[in-house]
Amino acid sequence: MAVVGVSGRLAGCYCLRAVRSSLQVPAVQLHVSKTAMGACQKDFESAVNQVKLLKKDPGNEVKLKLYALYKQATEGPCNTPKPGLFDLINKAKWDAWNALGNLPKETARQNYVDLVSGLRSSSDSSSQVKPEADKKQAGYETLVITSEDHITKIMLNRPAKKNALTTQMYREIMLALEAASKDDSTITVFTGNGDYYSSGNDLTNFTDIPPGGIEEKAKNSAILLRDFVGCFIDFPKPLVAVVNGPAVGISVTILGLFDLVYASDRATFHTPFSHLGQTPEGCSSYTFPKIMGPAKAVEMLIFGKKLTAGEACAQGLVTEVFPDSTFQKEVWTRLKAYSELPQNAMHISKQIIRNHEKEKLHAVNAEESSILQERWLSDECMNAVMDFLSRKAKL
Ligand SMILES: CCCCCC/C=C/C(=O)SCCNC(=O)CCNC(=O)[C@H](O)C(C)(C)COP(=O)(O)OP(=O)(O)OC[C@H]1O[C@@H](n2cnc3c(N)ncnc32)[C@H](O)[C@@H]1OP(=O)(O)O
Repeated sequence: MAVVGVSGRLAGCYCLRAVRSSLQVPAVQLHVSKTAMGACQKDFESAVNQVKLLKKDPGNEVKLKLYALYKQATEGPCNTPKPGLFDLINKAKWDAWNALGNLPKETARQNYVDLVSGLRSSSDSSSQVKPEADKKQAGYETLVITSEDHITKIMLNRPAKKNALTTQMYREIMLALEAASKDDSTITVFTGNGDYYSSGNDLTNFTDIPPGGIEEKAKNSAILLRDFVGCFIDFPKPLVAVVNGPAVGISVTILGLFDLVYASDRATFHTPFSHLGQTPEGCSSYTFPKIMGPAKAVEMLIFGKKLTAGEACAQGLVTEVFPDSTFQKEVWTRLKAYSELPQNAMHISKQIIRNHEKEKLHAVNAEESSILQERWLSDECMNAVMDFLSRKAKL
């Protein structure tokens, strides 16, 4: 929320170019005051020092965020009179601080620490030209994450299993989205490694039963699902799906929460929920009828009709389809151009569009997750999963 507010104010400051040269990091006066108390005080102090050592100028927008979070963390909500209209620099700073509203000091400290940590890693990684393999972010086992040309790419990386989503993968995706929301990229892209985009939920997730039994499993899965989808609802930057091949289940439904969906003409879109004794998720019970009209949504979500990329495009789920032979080249050229657009304008536009719907989407997500919690315990669902597993075992 804090970042949302900061960006919003910045957009109103149309004289940023004048501000640019004056907002050097040291001028932001980063001295730790004794009022910054609490659990992460040490981290905060260390972050304040690290800012001075950044190798790369983080840019005005980030400097204003740092300034605002520092003031909020040390002094609390904005408590000084608004500078005059022509005092451009102080007004931009005041706006940034004031936009944080009543954000608690502890949260501001934590946000400051997180922001600096993101800056440090991006500054470290951009300090020299690295070979392709080195651009990969460490710490993920099921994803390959790269940041380049202001684009963070999150690639599902279980090609041998058609990028089926394991519990670990859901968690890593949530972490990756959290990191991407704070890094210096302008847009975030999802894609799959190999011939599939994703075959949806890994059906073997259902075989890992905790000591509390299948009820506990269903409950935990419903919480994970709700949190996972919630990250997509709240994601603040333009989110793009580069659908390189067939997509199944949750990897299709979640597309309704993306801002752009580019598909190879090899891609297909399949939501066989009834076949699996399951029901729609990813807010698709709400987004699909809105996107394609109720009749077409029913064909997909209830009767499991598989769409070609062309059909999905005609129905509004896909933005544009490209021939597979030129897919990667055309899409990445397009995305690189988009990523150069002014970051604040794009992010604020996304917020305006999404904010009308956010509350509704969270309510739909909660309802879909709780219905699925029951469905997973049904004979219909258990039999369908057993069928898949026994077919797999016979192969
Ligand atoms: C926190 C929980 C949230 C849950 C949210 C609810 C989500 C719901 C959904 O996503 S429902 C959709 C579930 N997905 C499916 O039903 C697809 C199942 N898979 C298939 O039908 C096929 O594998 C295929 C059509 C995707 C691909 O077929 P084919 O080209 O013939 O390849 P293989 O079947 O040989 O697949 C290769 C390899 O991958 C394994 N695999 C593929 N998809 C899944 C999957 N979804 N779950 C588990 N495993 C999958 C497949 O078994 C093969 O493994 P093997 O080599 O035999 O070990």
